[in-house]
Amino acid sequence: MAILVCGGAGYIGSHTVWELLDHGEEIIVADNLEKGHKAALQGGKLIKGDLRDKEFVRKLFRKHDIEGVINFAAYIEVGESVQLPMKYYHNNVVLSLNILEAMAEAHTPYLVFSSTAATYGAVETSPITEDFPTIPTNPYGETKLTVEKAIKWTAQAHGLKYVILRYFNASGAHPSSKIGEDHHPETHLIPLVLQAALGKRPSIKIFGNDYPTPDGTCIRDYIHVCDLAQAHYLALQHLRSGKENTTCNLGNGLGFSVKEVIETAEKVTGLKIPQEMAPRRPGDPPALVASSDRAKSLLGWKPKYADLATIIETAWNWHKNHPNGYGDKK
Ligand SMILES: NC(=O)c1ccc[n+]([C@@H]2O[C@H](COP(=O)([O-])OP(=O)(O)OC[C@H]3O[C@@H](n4cnc5c(N)ncnc54)[C@H](O)[C@@H]3O)[C@@H](O)[C@H]2O)c1
Ligand SMILES: O=c1ccn([C@@H]2O[C@H](COP(=O)(O)OP(=O)(O)O[C@H]3O[C@H](CO)[C@@H](O)[C@H](O)[C@H]3O)[C@@H](O)[C@H]2O)c(=O)[nH]1
Repeated sequence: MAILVCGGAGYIGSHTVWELLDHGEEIIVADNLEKGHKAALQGGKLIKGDLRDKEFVRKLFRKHDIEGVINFAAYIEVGESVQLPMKYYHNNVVLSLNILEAMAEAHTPYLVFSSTAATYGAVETSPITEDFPTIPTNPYGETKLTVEKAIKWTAQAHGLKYVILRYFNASGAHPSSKIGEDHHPETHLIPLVLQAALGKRPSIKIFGNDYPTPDGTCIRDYIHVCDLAQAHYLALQHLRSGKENTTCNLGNGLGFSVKEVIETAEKVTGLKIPQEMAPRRPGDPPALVASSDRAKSLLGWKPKYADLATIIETAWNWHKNHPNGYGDKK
């Protein structure tokens, strides 16, 4: 039986596909390649199609023997979601409902869902545990929370078993440097900083220096993409062994400001990275730092690349070796 990886040609999906293939899993990837890359897949069967299309999704389950689903497919840009909320609802919510419906129809038991720290919103204390209030400050986080709720009700009605994983800031690249982060447009801090180091951008803009943080810039918890991939495999094993439905944060429990990320990148690359101040980006909460105790105790998750310099180094190796990403301009 196969694991269906929706959005598996994307950044986190492709690293997870690699991890699952290493464990001998049979993989089917469903992706419309709007944002993903065929070249990011080191194996598995790719079926190209749009998950907003209900018939496409139903056929996946009718034609293939699917044991479980990992759903990465979504639009992911916080800033864009503030400008174009309906784009985010139409994609992130609709495709997830199609998957849930098709799973219920096919009696597919297991779902691992990509959720986000953006479901919490502007928290007052940290580290954030899973029982913190969820009050998103942007439509992106709101769409993910909407899907989380749909999953919980579907589980209650149809016996679906699920693990919801709320990632903090995914970063880094596979240690082989064969796959890595290549978003178009790129909006994430670490790849933009490294593109500025490579001279592919004139500078890195710091979005706001008047936040209530020690240096005034936003604080985030950066987590290596291979550590996220490991958690997906463990989540699947958790469900296969009949354990309970759960929602787990995935982060390192350490917060770094935008300025600290740039300083660390300068040390890793040995290069001076040009920077300029810019206004705040709407929708950005000041600080998001995870408690991942639940993922550690319940799933047995142990991050291997917890050090920020190591995370940036793996990303740097990818960017140096692939200055144009996968070269397919999307
Ligand atoms: N990158 C992060 O820092 C981060 C943090 C928290 C949560 N997440 C979540 O993790 C998931 C993966 O993020 P990513 O960085 O790998 O993003 P990504 O854009 O690289 O991957 C998403 C993939 O989904 C595919 N996709 C999107 N809409 C689709 C549709 N309608 N039909 C078929 N395929 C579709 C895209 O083509 C792409 O390959 C997302 O759900 C995102 O919300 C990401
Ligand atoms: O050119 C830039 C880009 C980003 N930032 C700042 O850097 C921080 C990190 O930004 P970014 O890398 O875009 O990540 P987030 O906005 O924190 O969102 C990421 O992390 C979330 C979980 O925390 C996920 O849900 C999202 O999908 C993912 O994009 C934020 O404070 C940004 O304002 C800058 O100052 N300059």
